[in-house]
Formats: sequence, C-alpha cells, structure tokens
Amino acid sequence: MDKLQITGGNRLNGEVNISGAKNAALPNLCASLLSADPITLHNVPDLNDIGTTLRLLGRMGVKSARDGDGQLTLDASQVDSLEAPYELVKTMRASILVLGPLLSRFGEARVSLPGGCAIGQRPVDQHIKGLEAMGADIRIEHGFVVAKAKRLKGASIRTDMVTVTGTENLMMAATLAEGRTTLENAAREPEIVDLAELLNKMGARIQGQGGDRITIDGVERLHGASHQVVADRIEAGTFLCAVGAAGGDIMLRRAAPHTMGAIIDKLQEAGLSIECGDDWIRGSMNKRPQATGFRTREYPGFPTDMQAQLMALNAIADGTAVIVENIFENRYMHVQELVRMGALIDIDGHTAVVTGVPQLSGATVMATDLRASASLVIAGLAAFGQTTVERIYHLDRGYERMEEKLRGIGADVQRLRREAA
Ligand SMILES: CC(=O)N[C@H]1[C@@H](OP(=O)(O)OP(=O)(O)OC[C@H]2O[C@@H](n3ccc(=O)[nH]c3=O)[C@H](O)[C@@H]2O)O[C@H](CO)[C@@H](O)[C@@H]1O
Ligand SMILES: C=C(OP(=O)(O)O)C(=O)O
Repeated sequence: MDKLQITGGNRLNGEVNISGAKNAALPNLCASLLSADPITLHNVPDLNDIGTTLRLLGRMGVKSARDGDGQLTLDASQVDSLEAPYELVKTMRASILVLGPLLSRFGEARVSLPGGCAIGQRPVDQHIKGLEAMGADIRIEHGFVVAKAKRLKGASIRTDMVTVTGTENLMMAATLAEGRTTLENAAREPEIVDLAELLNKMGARIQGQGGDRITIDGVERLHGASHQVVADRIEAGTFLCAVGAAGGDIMLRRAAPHTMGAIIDKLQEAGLSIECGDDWIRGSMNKRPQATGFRTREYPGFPTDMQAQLMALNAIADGTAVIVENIFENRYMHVQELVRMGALIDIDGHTAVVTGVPQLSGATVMATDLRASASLVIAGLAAFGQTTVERIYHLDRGYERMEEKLRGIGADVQRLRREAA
C-alpha cells in the first residue's frame, strides 16, 4: 500500500488548480444511465472513485472514453446488465446512485447493499422508502436491493433526514417517472444543484434545486448533453486548512467560492486572510491559528467533509475549540492519530474538545478514511520532523494528485509506492 512521507515546516506559496468535485462527478456519471444518447462531462477529476464508477458502469454495458484532460463521454445505449456487484459497491458507497436511474429507465435493478464503513452505519433506507413511494417493489435479498417497477409514478416524498445521495437518487429516478414528484426536506448541497443542472440539460424538468423542496415533472425520455462539473469545495477547503496550518500564501484557481460560505467564514475566524473572485480564492496566513469551534451541518452549514481538516488546524491553534459532529456517528477516527502526533483532543460522544499545542511532532500514522487522511497530511505539513501517512488509498479515493499539488506550492511530500514502501 502506498504511503506519503511528509517533512513538516515548509511554508506553502504558489498556485493550485482545484479539480472538479468528486461528489458532483459521481452522481453525474450515474445520470448517464438515464439516456441512450451520449453524455459528455468536463472537469471530471482523475480519482480512484471515478475509476470504480466507470468499472461499475462498464459492467452494465456503458461505454466511456476519456480525453486525458478531464473530459469524459459516456454512452449508455447498450446497457446489458442491471446489477451492481458487492466487490465494486463495497469500495465506494456512492455506487448506490445507480439504483434510481436503472429502476427508472429499465424498470429493474439489483444493487448490492453498501454495508457499514469507517465513519458510521450509513443506511440507505430513505432511498428505498422514496422509491417505494414511487411505486417500486423492493426486497432485500442476499445482501442486494432488488427493485422492480413497471413505470415509476410521481409522489410526494419527505425524507426523515436530509440525505445527499438519497436526494440525488430520488431526483434521478423521478426524471423518467409518470407525473410530478416533490422531494421535501431535500438536501441543498451545491452537488445537488450541479446534478439537477445536468439533468435539465438532458431534458429533465426539475425546479427548486438548492432549496429544501425540489419538484420534478417526469418526461418520457432524456437526451444527450454536455456539462462542466462544479469545482470541489472540499478540496479547496483542504488546501486552505493546509496553508492555515503551515503558513504561507496560496492562490486557488478554478475554484467555486460561492459554494464555500461556511468554510471561508470559519477559516477567517481561525485567522486566515481570504480574498475571493468569481473562480479564485487567495488564502494567506502569517501567524498561529486561533482556536475555532464549529458544528457540522447540512449545507449551507459547515460540512462534515471538512471536520477532520479544520480539527487538524485547531490542533496547533491558540486556545481551545469545541467541535460537534452532527452528521455521522463515528467520524473521529483521525483523533487517535492526531494524538499520536502530540495533539490534545478529548472526545465525548459527538463532541471533541481540542486544546491547541504550539507544535505537533511528526510520527507514523494511519489513514482510516478519506478526510481523516487529509487531516493527517495537514498535521504533517505543520509538524516538526517527518510524518508517514499509511494507507493513503483512502486519500486517493477523493483527492486528485494531492502530493503533486502540495509539492507545487513548496511542501516536502513524497509518495512511497507499494514496492518501495
Ligand atoms: C458521494 C457523496 O456525495 N458523499 C457525501 C454524501 O454522503 P451520503 O449521501 O451517503 O450522506 P447522507 O447525506 O445520505 O447522510 C446523512 C445522514 O443521514 C443518514 N442516512 C442517510 C440516508 C438514509 O437512507 N438513511 C440514513 O439514516 C446517514 O447515515 C447520515 O447520518 O453526503 C455526506 C454528508 O454531507 C458527505 O459526508 C459525503 O461526502
Ligand atoms: C465521506 C465522503 O465520501 P463518500 O460518501 O464517497 O464515502 C467524503 O467525500 O468525505
């Protein structure tokens, strides 16, 4: 397994190009199943999760062609399998996003249940409840969701909690349903808006995306379209936390600051100086960060996907920060690793109390999930001495060439490949 070796202490200076958002690209890829015409996506990040999704779609008969510059064309005109097997679904929970499109276009789907993962249980009961409300017959058989429907029917659906992929699955399913679907308590994330924009370009009739009530009027068929994936707000936020922890002055290009209000507010509170244009963000830091407490919330609140990174910044801040994780029940796996680097963090249920120390010390630490990995990288950049982050396959799931981008702004980061590691 690859590792990252980081020698801390370098200030970060220079420019970084922000990639397309993983969490927008994944549903966008799955949306290609809804049409027999080609879909062209631009700004698709080159990530392991994208590779997994392309393999999954490929198994179903979807052809894909990449041009090497973030452009990807998908052709779902000859789908010949309606099954998502466990070996692919288990590595990536977003695979559940094939359920809605398959059922809606082909009237049938057999998708492996994703199972528990490091950050929490993550059930998909709301996806199932919504599809049942649209008339689907759904059974759980041998670890698979087995779904059938003649043609889905529009319904009024209120999910018990705000769910991002749940909203996406139901929104996609509703595009080809008969009649009107309303999704109440819908997720408002920018990635939902991005998906709705792609679907509308394909001929869907979706309104209200970005609010908590989305209306979808079903159509008979969807056609081909071309779409640019929105910039990754979590990648941009991660680089801003890195400069906050290591110090320096960086310019993020191809970013989407309008999707990052809560992240930018918190980083300013931590002492970063931040300037934004339409598609750029400049972040600089010349002092020790200030402790900054926060609670994770659904968009437009502070995202759970930034919790670990802002915790790493707090680990070396002046003062004590109280952090509350409200979305996932077990998203503090990075804490024990940060503590191995000298951080002072106490956890009580969903609350973490972080007492900043003047400096962390490099250590060998283990990544347990995607954003936990990013927090360890940030800690390593600010620490004294060498940090080795093991199991970075988690990082590779969701960050495009992270170590190259960090090296480009002056970090001392090397990937130790499996053979050499
Ligand atoms: C691919 C993708 O976009 N992943 C994001 C998506 O994950 P994902 O869509 O899986 O997360 P959800 O928004 O669905 O989860 C929110 C909460 O609802 C619970 N829940 C959800 C669905 C359901 O049927 N039943 C249920 O109980 C979950 O366990 C969790 O506690 O949103 C999360 C919350 O912003 C982010 O951390 C993930 O990065
Ligand atoms: C939790 C995340 O992703 P996923 O839902 O794909 O596990 C994430 O992007 O932080």
